[in-house]
Amino acid sequence: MATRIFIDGAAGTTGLEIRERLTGRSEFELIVLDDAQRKSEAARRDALHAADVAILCLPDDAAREAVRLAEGSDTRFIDASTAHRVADGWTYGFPELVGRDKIAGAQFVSNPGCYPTGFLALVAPLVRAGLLPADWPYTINAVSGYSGGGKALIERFESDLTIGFRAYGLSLDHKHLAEMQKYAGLAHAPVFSPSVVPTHRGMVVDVPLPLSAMNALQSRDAATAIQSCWYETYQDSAIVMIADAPESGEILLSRNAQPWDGMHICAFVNADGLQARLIAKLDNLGKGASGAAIQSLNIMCGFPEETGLAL
Ligand SMILES: NC(=O)C1=CN([C@@H]2O[C@H](COP(=O)(O)OP(=O)(O)OC[C@H]3O[C@@H](n4cnc5c(N)ncnc54)[C@H](OP(=O)(O)O)[C@@H]3O)[C@@H](O)[C@H]2O)C=CC1
Ligand SMILES: CC(=O)N[C@@H](CCC(=O)OP(=O)(O)O)C(=O)O
Repeated sequence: MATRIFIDGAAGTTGLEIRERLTGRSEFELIVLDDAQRKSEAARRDALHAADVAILCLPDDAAREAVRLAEGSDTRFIDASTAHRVADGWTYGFPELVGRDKIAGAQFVSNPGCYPTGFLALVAPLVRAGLLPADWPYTINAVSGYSGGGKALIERFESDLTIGFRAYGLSLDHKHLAEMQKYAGLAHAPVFSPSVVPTHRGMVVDVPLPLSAMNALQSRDAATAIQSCWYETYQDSAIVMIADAPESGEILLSRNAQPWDGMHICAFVNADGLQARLIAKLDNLGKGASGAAIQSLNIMCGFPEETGLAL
């Protein structure tokens, strides 16, 4: 019998992409609410109770409400919002870092944020292995395509073609800080500088490391040590890939990038091993959202994790 899936928020940016990735998969049966019903509390309650797995692609408050509406059912959840990422009782849906077995058995899975996906992939294994300190005030420079802000930011960037760059998060309290600190095991929240450029999708997350000041990994072999640790962590993954430094010496985002559920991570270390930059490139709507949700869904339902992903 097919597993019944309800995407709450199916008309939004993340929800639509999840639906596309499920198209043609006969092992799943979608519960769909029409436009008149999709925000009706009663219709959503019924759908949430009827589903085997509910995938929440909603603003945070609506995601919390969905979990309340499903009370009394044994529906399993994958929540794409920020609402439950550091909440008790929820498993963080980052299989490569958390362990596939934990996600396979979980009822409540929270999908990582797009920026944390890049940051954690780069830094968490190195902190865990003791190669980087847990008590360093890390900084993150990141740039995202405008679809990262959902329908509202898409509308803004597509109607105002004068915007060439948008720095934000200037109050230094971005909603992703808590999960970045928690799952990298850090003593302090990182200093996070996110920004948006006029491309629809794609993101680059860049973590500069002044290795000399950090008293960490200072040697000509720093790149090898970083890559060996990453290899240990990601060798079983077809999704997180350790990339060679590009010969061009640059990392580009394309204005017409296609959906992509992989992630490239790359370490750049200077000649004397005193400075490094760790850089992740991913699709905010792929491994940063919809692709990650499908990966967790596959694991929860016993399918190979990359089934249906764009890799
Ligand atoms: N976009 C991205 O790259 C990423 C997004 N996320 C997270 O995923 C979630 C969804 O984001 P995104 O798809 O970008 O956002 P969108 O704004 O594109 O979509 C949200 C959808 O939820 C609907 N909605 C809002 N309130 C309710 C409600 N009470 N009941 C039912 N439906 C409701 C909206 O309806 P309407 O169409 O009428 O506005 C809209 O269709 C957010 O929590 C976001 O932070 C996470 C990682 C990356
Ligand atoms: C460009 C842009 O606005 N991006 C969003 C994050 C997108 C995302 O990851 O959503 P979650 O917060 O649910 O993880 C932001 O910075 O708020």
